[in-house]
Amino acid sequence: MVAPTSIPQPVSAPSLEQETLQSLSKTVQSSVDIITKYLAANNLPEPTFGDLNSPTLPLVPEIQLAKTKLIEATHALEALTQTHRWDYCWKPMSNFLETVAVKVVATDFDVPNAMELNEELSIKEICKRVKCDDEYKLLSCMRTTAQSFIFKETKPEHFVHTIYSVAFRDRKIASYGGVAGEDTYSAAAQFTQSMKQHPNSSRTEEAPFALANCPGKSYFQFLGEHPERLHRFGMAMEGTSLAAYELLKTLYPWNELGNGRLVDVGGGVGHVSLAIHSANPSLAITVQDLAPTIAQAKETFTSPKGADITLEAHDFFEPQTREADTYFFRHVIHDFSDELSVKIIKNIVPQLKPWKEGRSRSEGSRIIVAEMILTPGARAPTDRHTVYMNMVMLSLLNAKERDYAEFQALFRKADPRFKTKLWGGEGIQGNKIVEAWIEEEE
Ligand SMILES: C[S@@+](CC[C@H](N)C(=O)[O-])C[C@H]1O[C@@H](n2cnc3c(N)ncnc32)[C@H](O)[C@@H]1O
Repeated sequence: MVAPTSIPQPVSAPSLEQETLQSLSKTVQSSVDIITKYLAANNLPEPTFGDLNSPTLPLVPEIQLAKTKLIEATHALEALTQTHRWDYCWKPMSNFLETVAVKVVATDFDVPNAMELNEELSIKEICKRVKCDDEYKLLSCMRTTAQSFIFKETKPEHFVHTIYSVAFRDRKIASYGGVAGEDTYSAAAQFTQSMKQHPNSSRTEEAPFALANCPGKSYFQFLGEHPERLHRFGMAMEGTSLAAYELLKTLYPWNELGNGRLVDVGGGVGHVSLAIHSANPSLAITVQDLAPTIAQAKETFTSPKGADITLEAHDFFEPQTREADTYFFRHVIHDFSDELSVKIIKNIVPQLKPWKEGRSRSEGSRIIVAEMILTPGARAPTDRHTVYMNMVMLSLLNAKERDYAEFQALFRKADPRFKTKLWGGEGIQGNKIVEAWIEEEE
């Protein structure tokens, strides 16, 4: 990661191997100083567990850099302060238990909404409210989620809300617990088997998910045939996008697209289009997705007053027929292998009007891809979210996350005339934008 130079830098040792407990604690202190100074200078409150409405930190580069360094340092401190290697080795072998517990507590029994914000409830009362007949298993799951600050056990078998259990009151966020705890979880259990049965396969029909749930069919086909699972998936995509809107709106100069048309290809239920529309209300937007998703979207989607946002069924493995200035893909290319991604891009190429950097964006057209971008070699755990998402993509679809060079290669393979630009490259989040256009000839 290259940090912008104009923002305050926390102190840190040049390499992990040179870190000591003292150097790590200095990184922690200097990062915290940067964060608290910023909050004080901007009259913002410090985050606290003591207030369920405690705001999160602002999304500005200096806080993001300090936060990254702080988490890297505390992660290393934890690894260096063990008294036996097993104590640390045990953690990665047990993370799945938290996934199971979150699914039970938040997704399936919806404990977060059964408990008022200011009450302390016994497990008996919780079970009564959520109609659970297995008190000890729910108690065990709540004690497990509490390890990640999702509820707090105040005295034996009594719980109160925390800032994180409150976050799970949003059913869109809780829905991801179902996708992770059922779809990805069942798939991941077949990971080794898929490597042996179909080594190096990039076919979605041979992915671990297919082996576990629907041999010979892809995850998206499976969802199309299971409306409840499709609905939960759509909700989860909205939930996981909630944290991304603010960044998405600032990563790219949406206003420069003027009043052109943007097609949100594989746009799900239209949630991301709403964020883009709020960044540039003059844009006309067409949300495209597979027919079952568009049918569900039509039941829930509400267009803001005066907005030109329409929904249409389109399979992106067919040639693109909708004329537009921008073809936008968010978290779509990562669902497919290189071979299939190249096919998806090639289907857009005949619609593209050539462009040159420096010209007004209204003079040409483009593909915009919003994805997490891998940063191989980043110090742990900075790239963890993207690295984990790569495992999710492999498990569900034999697909993958990519670094920027891999995106450049994809576009060049689809058409050697493509030029690309990375937006957000100086920042530190995994979510970035790759803009690609056919270079206009001199
Ligand atoms: C991971 S979701 C991303 C949804 C949305 N863009 C977002 O950022 O939350 C991928 C989307 O691609 C859609 N999709 C998968 N295969 C498709 C196809 N062949 N044609 C059109 N859409 C497809 C899925 O239905 C799903 O809505």
